[in-house]
Amino acid sequence: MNSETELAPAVKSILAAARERSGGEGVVNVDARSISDALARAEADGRVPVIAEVKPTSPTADGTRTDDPVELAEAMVEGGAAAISVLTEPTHFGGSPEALTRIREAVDVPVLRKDFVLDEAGMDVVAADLLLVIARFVDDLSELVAAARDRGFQPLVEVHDRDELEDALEAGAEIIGVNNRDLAKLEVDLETFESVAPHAPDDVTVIAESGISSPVDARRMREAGADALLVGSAIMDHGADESDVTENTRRLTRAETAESTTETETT
Ligand SMILES: O=C(O)c1ccccc1NCC(=O)[C@H](O)[C@H](O)COP(=O)(O)O
Repeated sequence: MNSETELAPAVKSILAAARERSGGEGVVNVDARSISDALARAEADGRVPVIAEVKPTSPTADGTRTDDPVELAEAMVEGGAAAISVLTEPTHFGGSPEALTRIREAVDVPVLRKDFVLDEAGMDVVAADLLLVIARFVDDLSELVAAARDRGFQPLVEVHDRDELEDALEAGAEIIGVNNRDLAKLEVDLETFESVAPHAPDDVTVIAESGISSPVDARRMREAGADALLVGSAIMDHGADESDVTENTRRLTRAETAESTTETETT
């Protein structure tokens, strides 16, 4: 792992909690739903490929949503989400592996396990179609990417700068997420994706992660080359328990329709 000295206190706390958690019993074996097929289906339908995130809370959220995670995921699919991301981290994000399992049973799109997996044992907690591996937090990225594939997961390797992108490519990553959130300050800057993504080869699926809050942002990330967008906060709208998750998803999945592009929306 890279040095932790530059990480935000909340992120250090997340990593400490991840080290405390034990892995599952046995080795997970997944028959994964293809993410590339799901993204292609969205494109063919004229939807922006959005991976909508069930994220009950987070260190930067305004509050906590207590809705049933399955209802949230179904509402996101109704809004056109190509795939669902589920935070399974319990202490800082209010998630659980059980919620992911229930969601995966209820929806037919691919489901990403979003957590802070530091080693192979951490993978063997719950079956999912995709598994997040954060380049900055693991010692041997190649080994973890291979271990994820051995289990049937499609590994999504998260990077934040060009050096990490090179590490991800060397490790054989085929799906790479560029996180606009700086884990040192917890600030988001969409320029991160714009500066890193163009250096990924064309045959890699590139996902813009974090900080996408409007159709304008969605179009901006697509223009910078995003094959898909990972969106949590703008869809969950943590400050408002009654906020309509289907509508929040739909305004992003429809960001490239003629109706949406003629709007002067900036928020
Ligand atoms: O979201 C946070 O507050 C956070 C804090 C510390 C580490 C990671 C964090 N988020 C994880 C994520 O990657 C996001 O949930 C995901 O990319 C969606 O981001 P957003 O649309 O900005 O909620």
